[in-house]
Parts: sequence; structure tokens; C-alpha cells
Amino acid sequence: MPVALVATSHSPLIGLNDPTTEIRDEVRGVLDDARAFVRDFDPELVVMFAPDHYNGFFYDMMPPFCIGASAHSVGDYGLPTGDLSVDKAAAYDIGASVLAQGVDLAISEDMQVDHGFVQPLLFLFDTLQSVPIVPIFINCVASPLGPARRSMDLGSAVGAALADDDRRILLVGSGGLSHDPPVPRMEDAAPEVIERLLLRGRNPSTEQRATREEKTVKAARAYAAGEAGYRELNPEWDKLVLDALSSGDFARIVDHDNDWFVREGGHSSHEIRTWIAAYAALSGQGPYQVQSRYYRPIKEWFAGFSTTIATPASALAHARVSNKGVVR
Ligand SMILES: O=C(O)CCC(=O)/C=C/C=C(\O)C(=O)O
Ligand SMILES: [Fe+2]
Repeated sequence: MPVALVATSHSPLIGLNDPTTEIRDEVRGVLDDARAFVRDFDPELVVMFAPDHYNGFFYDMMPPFCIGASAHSVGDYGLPTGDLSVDKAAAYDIGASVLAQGVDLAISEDMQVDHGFVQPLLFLFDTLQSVPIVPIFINCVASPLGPARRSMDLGSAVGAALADDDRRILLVGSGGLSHDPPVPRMEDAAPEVIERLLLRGRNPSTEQRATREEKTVKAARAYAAGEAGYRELNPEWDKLVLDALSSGDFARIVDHDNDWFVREGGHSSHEIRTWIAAYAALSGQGPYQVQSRYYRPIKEWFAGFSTTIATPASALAHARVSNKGVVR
């Protein structure tokens, strides 16, 4: 199948707590390049791996992986609400194949998604409905998490499921590198927050959502000003991860235990599982090459922010090649 990959960080703070104009423009340029690449590739199907942040998935039933046969954006952080254009038949086919290959995943006919899915869609397509999509949720925040290697197994199985599909397929991974924004954790959350991590967190009122989101913005401002006791970003670790994914050396990442990710990259570094899955799906189609790689630590967004584009090595001759950012 003709295939390409875009993996990108997301951050709910984009537009709400921006870095300098220079850095904002730099990122805008990188995302414009990614959008131009995608426009040229003209995908007929997007398969997106992304996490959730207690907007769609709660502790009433928290699967490690879930494929959406229909999906709806909850509209967090000012993003649009509405249905995604899910390719239901493809979702069931991929789900059945992945299960047959021995990777367990749930299926949802009513998947609620947040900025984890919505931002990359908007970065690359401007709207929620521009392109048929199969959304695949990977739990990256709600402990206990399985080993990172399992997200590689998921990605490999999805890649195998797609191998005979003749459509142009864009694989997308959505999540940060090192980062530790204030996403609550069951282990140490206050009782009223624990309530929110259970089913009762679903469909908050406008006021409840605004209060919660204001807290995140306030925390990011304090973090960027050096005031808060949050974990620093880790560009060295981010480079290791980007190098490993660029070279296809997955073992450098997935053979580590979950504590390594938290120690090196903070709790939300588990979001890199979405990239691991997307890259593993790509690697199943043969050798690949990263064509473009951007990285910059952006504290205002609580993110080691990166965007990469990769294609099968055979497609490289047609590539736009660029490397931007501060760490390569
Ligand atoms: O909104 C909340 O309840 C907690 C804050 C939150 O979800 C932050 C998410 C940040 C990212 O998605 C990220 O940096 O990857
Ligand atoms: Fe996130």
C-alpha cells in the first residue's frame, strides 16, 4: 500500500499560552510543511494513534487499546466538537485482524476523543471531517500501563492489517516526548479529582471544563516562568527517542520498563507509545526514512515538541527534506 507517516506532539496550550512569536511562527511553519506534505500525498485513509486525557476514557472501563468505529470530539480546550469521519468498515477489519494476530484491543461505537486526536487532524487537514479516519486510542496516562513494547506489537499488527489495502494510507502518531503536564493520577489525586477520573468525569458542564482548563493554563504559565515544581523537559532523552525511531531501532526504547519513561521524560512521556505504534506500522511496510524532523522544548506548551515525517525508503526520491529545531 502507498503509506506515509506524520508523528507530532500536541498540546492543549497551543493558542492559550503561546511561546514567543518567533517560536510560534517556527512551529506554524513546520506544521504548514507537514500539511503540504499530506496534501501532496493525498491520503485516502488516516490511521491515527493517540491518547486521551480523561475526556473520553475513564476508570469505569479503561482499555489499553481501543479502536473507534465511530468517534466524536468532546471539544476540550476550545477545539471543535463534532463527529469524525470514521471509516467504520476499515475499523472493524483492522480490529478483527489485530485481534486475530493476538493483540487484544477494545472496539467502540461511541468513542469520545479529545485534543490528542483533534489537534493533529486540525494541524494536517483543518477540519474534523476532511478525511476518512480510523482512530486508535492508546492509554498513556491511566495506570496501570502495560509495557511500551505492547504498543509496538499493536502498531505492527495494524501495519500487517493494512498491508493489502491499496489505498494511500497516512499513519499518524499524536503525543509528546518528554513532558509532565498536570494530568491527574489515580494514585495521588484528591478525592474530588478521583471522582472525575471515574465515569462521572464524562460530559462536564461548561463551567467545570473551564475551571479545569484554566488550571492547566495557569500551571503552564507558572512552569514557563520557572515558578512551579514540575519536572524539566529532557532534550537529551527526546533526542535518544527520536534517533531510535528514525533508525528503526525500537529496542532502544521499548525494552525499558515504564519507570524509565517516567524518570527520563515525565509521566506523559508515555504518550510516545502512539509514535512507537505508528512507526511500527510503517516499518511493517519495509525500510523507511525520516524525511523531516523538528524538535524544540517549549515550556509554555509543557512539551518537548516534535513533528516528524517519514515514508518508505523507496519513496525518498520524491521527498521534501528538511531538519529544523534545536536538537537533531
Ligand atoms: O485538562 C486536564 O484535566 C489536565 C490537563 C491535561 O489534560 C493536559 C494535557 C496535556 C497534554 O495533552 C500534553 O501535553 O500532551
Ligand atoms: Fe497529551
